[in-house]
Order: sequence, then C-alpha cells, then structure tokens
Amino acid sequence: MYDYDLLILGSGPSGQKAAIAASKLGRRVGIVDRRDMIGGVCINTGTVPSKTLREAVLYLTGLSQRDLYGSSYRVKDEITVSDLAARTQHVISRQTDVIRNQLARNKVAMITGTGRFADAHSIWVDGGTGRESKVSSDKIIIAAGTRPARPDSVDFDDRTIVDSDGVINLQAVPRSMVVVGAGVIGMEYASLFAALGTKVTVIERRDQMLDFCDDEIIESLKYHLRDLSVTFRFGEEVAAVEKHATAALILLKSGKKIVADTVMYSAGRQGQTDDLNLEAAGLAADRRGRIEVDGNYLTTVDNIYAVGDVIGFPALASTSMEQGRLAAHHACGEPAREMHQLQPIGIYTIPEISFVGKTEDELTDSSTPFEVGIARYRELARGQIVGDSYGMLKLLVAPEDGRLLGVHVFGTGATEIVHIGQAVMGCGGTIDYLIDTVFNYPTLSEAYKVAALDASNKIRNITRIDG
Ligand SMILES: Cc1cc2nc3c(=O)[nH]c(=O)nc-3n(C[C@H](O)[C@H](O)[C@H](O)COP(=O)(O)OP(=O)(O)OC[C@H]3O[C@@H](n4cnc5c(N)ncnc54)[C@H](O)[C@@H]3O)c2cc1C
Ligand SMILES: NC(=O)c1ccc[n+]([C@@H]2O[C@H](COP(=O)([O-])OP(=O)(O)OC[C@H]3O[C@@H](n4cnc5c(N)ncnc54)[C@H](O)[C@@H]3O)[C@@H](O)[C@H]2O)c1
Repeated sequence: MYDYDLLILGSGPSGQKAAIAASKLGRRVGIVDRRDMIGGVCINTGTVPSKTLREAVLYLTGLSQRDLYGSSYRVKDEITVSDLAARTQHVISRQTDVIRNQLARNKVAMITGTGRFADAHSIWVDGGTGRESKVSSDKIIIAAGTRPARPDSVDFDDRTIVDSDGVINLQAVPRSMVVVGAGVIGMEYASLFAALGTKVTVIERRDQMLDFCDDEIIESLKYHLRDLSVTFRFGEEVAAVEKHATAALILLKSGKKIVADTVMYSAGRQGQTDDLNLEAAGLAADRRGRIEVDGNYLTTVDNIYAVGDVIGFPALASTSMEQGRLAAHHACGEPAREMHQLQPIGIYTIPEISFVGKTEDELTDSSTPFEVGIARYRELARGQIVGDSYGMLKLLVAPEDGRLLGVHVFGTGATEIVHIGQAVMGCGGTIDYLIDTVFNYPTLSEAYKVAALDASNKIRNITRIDG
C-alpha cells in the first residue's frame, strides 16, 4: 500500500490543478515543494510578480493617462523599488494564501521540501533539516517547472547582472539597462523599465522579435517602445559582460560596447530536472532539462507523468493548469476531453498584445485566402474615454463563409477582449454573429462589431465585382 494515490513534485499552476483534480476524484494526494515556493515560479518569481509590477508601474507613472492629462502627468515623481515591491509582496502573499487554502480544503497533503526519485514509486524529500523522509505513491506527476538559463560565461551577481528571477529583487530602479533576449520575458521587462524611465537597450541575436505575432502589431510595439527611449539591437549577440564598480560593460560580437547599470538576461529557460534523480525512476531529460511525454502527459515510465513548463512548449501558466488537470484525470482513469486546440497568447508588454488563431503570414504561407477587418480604439467612445489612441483589433476572416481565422488585439485590455473572438472561433461562429449582436456601449468589445463590419464591407465589394 502506497502512502498516496498521486504524488506531485511542484506546486506551480500545473501541480496545483493536478492535485485538486485528483482530490475531487477521491484520491489521496500529496504535493511536494519548498516552503518559500508555494504557487511555483508563477506566483513567486514569474507571471504574478511581473504582472503586478506592470500594474504598479502603469499606475504610479501615470503612463496610461498621459493621452488625457499631458506628457508630464505622473501619480508619483520619484518611484522607488519599495513602492513597487509593496504591491508585489501584497499580491504574492494573498495568492499564496489562496493556494494553501485551496489545497487544504481539498485535503491535499503539503509536503515541505525538495523531492528526488528513490525509485519509480517513491520520493526522498529533503525538508532542509538534515534528515530526508521517503514517501511512496502509486502515480507520480512531475511539475517541477523551469529556471532561467544562465550562460556559463556570464558572472551573475544578482545586483548588476541578473536573470529574470533576480530582476524583481533589484535594490534600485536602474538608470540604464541592457536586456539580453527579446523573447516574451525580455520584452515585458523592457516595457516595464522603459515606462519607469530606465534607458533600455535590447540585444537580440535574431533579426526580429516575437515573430509568432502579427507583424503590424510588433511594428506598433517597437514604435511605442522606441518612443519610450528603448534601443533595439537585432542580429547582435553578447560576447562578454564585464562587471565594474558602478556599472557593467557589455561587449557585443560586432565590436560594439554598451555601459549599463543593470544587465538582465532573458535568454530562455531550463527545466528544473537536475536535482530529481530521474535515472532512479528510469527517466531522462533532454539537454534543456525537459521531459518527453505522450498526448496524455505520460512519460516513458507507465506510472509517471510530467506537465507544465518542464515538458516545454508552450510553457505558459494558462496551458500548464490544463495539462495538470488532464494528466490527473488520466492517472485516475477518469475520461477527459483533450485541451481545446485554440489557445490564446497574451503578452503583457506596454501596450499589451493578445491573439488567437492564425497570423496573416501563416495564412499567406498556406495559400489560405483571408480578408482583414480592423477597428481602431481611437474611433471607439471607450477608447477615447480611457485615453487609448493607438489600440486596435484585427480580424482575419475567411471570405467564402465569414469564419474567423484569427483575432489580433493591441492596446488596453487586449488580453481580456481576445476571449470574445476565441469563443466565437471555438464555436465555429462567423462575422455575421458579431455584426448582428448588440454590444454594451461604450466598450472596447464593440471593436469586434466595427472590425466585423469592416471585413464584411470589403468582402461585399470584392463579391460585387468578382461575382
Ligand atoms: C517572468 C515571467 C513571466 C511570465 N508571464 C506569464 C504570463 O503572463 N502568462 C502565462 O500564462 N505564463 C507566464 N509565464 C510562464 C508561467 O510562469 C509558467 O508557464 C508556469 O509558472 C509554469 O507552471 P508549472 O506548473 O510548470 O510550475 P512552475 O510555476 O514553474 O513551478 C514549479 C515548482 O516546482 C518546484 N520544484 C522544482 N523542483 C522540485 C523538486 N525537486 N521538489 C519539489 N518541488 C520542486 C519549484 O520550487 C516550483 O515551485 C511567465 C514566466 C516568467 C518567468
Ligand atoms: N505573457 C506570457 O505569456 C509570458 C511572459 C513571460 C514568459 N513566458 C514564457 O516564458 C518562456 C521563456 O521566455 P524567454 O523570453 O526567456 O525565452 P525565449 O526563448 O522566448 O526568448 C529568448 C530570446 O533570447 C534570444 N537570445 C538567446 N540568447 C541570446 C544571446 N546570447 N544574445 C542575444 N539574444 C539571445 C533568443 O533568440 C530569443 O529570442 C517563454 O517561452 C514563454 O512561454 C510567457
């Protein structure tokens, strides 16, 4: 008899949802994590702190109100790290409490410590007291997440040279910053510091950034960030970072030199599998610490599953939660539907970006005809009211039947209103639904009707001529 029916390594979004799902099915569930990491990377160092910081920055700088009150508008002139940390700490502690409470009321045992496999059914847990305890379980889910990848050649000191975990603990708002890597993390933090007034330089070895997004929207994002004094260096790679008494000197392979108060590396993440002693369970991870799974999140060992960032793409809190729930259902022999293929992307740059479905480039590459319908926030009453003159919503529409093929949003509330398009697409809806529907007024959601009408006008014009 095992101690648990299901034991989960890691209490991030995937681990939590797996634990609660299995508990709801009447299983005895345990979850192992370090005392200071309840809620995972998501709550402690990643999603939630970065999004809370962003809200604090938008509020204190008054940036989102400057269209209305002028470019000198600020809520607070000198924004300190403690102004920002106060809000972040508040949200982290509230969220941690919520998670602890949810796990407790679902009778999920919290086992404090770091786990490693003893064999395929048992885990040694090191609680930091010098003594390890062993727990056994019928099924095990690995939900150990990732940590920032740190190139060996860079001397991280968590003060001047930091990774995306360390950046939330900076002692002061830097006057200048180099961001290495223009992925999602890099661009979110570049936006945030640029909004605070930091002079940001982004170094990216590829020729472009966020190339999975709509081209036009990324162009707009670059325009807005340049307006906040961000410098982009595409097609450039860091050769070395030298730490000096007051700043860092960044040497690029092209020979350029940049001085900055802070250097932040956001050049990918690495699965946290080194300490798991995977071999004892008959498992292995790849070069980037990731574990391979099948469509049911089952590894090559038939009682061990892996979910969340540790299995790689898409590595989002949103998808990780679903993976956890589905893996737990499979492990408990409970029928479950597959995750819906239509998954939204939300990028909390300033301004924010969100989309679902195909991009124009993808449709063009697959020779799929489409028409574009656009609504600009500045033409919506709500856009004027909130002071967003740059936002836009773009619908990509199949001309033959009006089906939505893609929805791309840039600006205030993008990550929220994208779900309207996602729901219409998910239910196989067409622009006719958006045209015939009454939306609340004045709202940003009204953009859907405006963009749908725009697309239908264009389609009608073509049909009139082309038959
Ligand atoms: C800066 C940043 C911003 C992000 N923003 C977003 C966003 O806006 N939206 C979004 O959807 N996603 C975002 N993400 C991604 C999101 O945070 C991750 O996809 C999500 O946290 C992954 O969840 P997970 O369940 O895999 O576990 P994680 O949250 O990665 O947590 C893993 C947990 O496992 C524990 N663990 C590891 N090894 C062991 C062990 N041996 N024993 C016990 N416990 C162990 C760790 O302590 C940790 O608590 C962001 C990530 C970062 C870094
Ligand atoms: N809003 C969100 O959903 C959100 C926010 C943050 C993070 N995340 C998740 O976190 C994951 C990791 O994000 P990330 O941004 O660290 O990784 P990433 O892999 O997306 O981006 C890393 C970027 O750094 C560049 N790079 C790598 N090494 C470099 C070097 N030496 N010099 C210059 N450029 C270099 C790469 O070309 C790449 O563009 C993402 O895949 C994403 O799923 C999601």
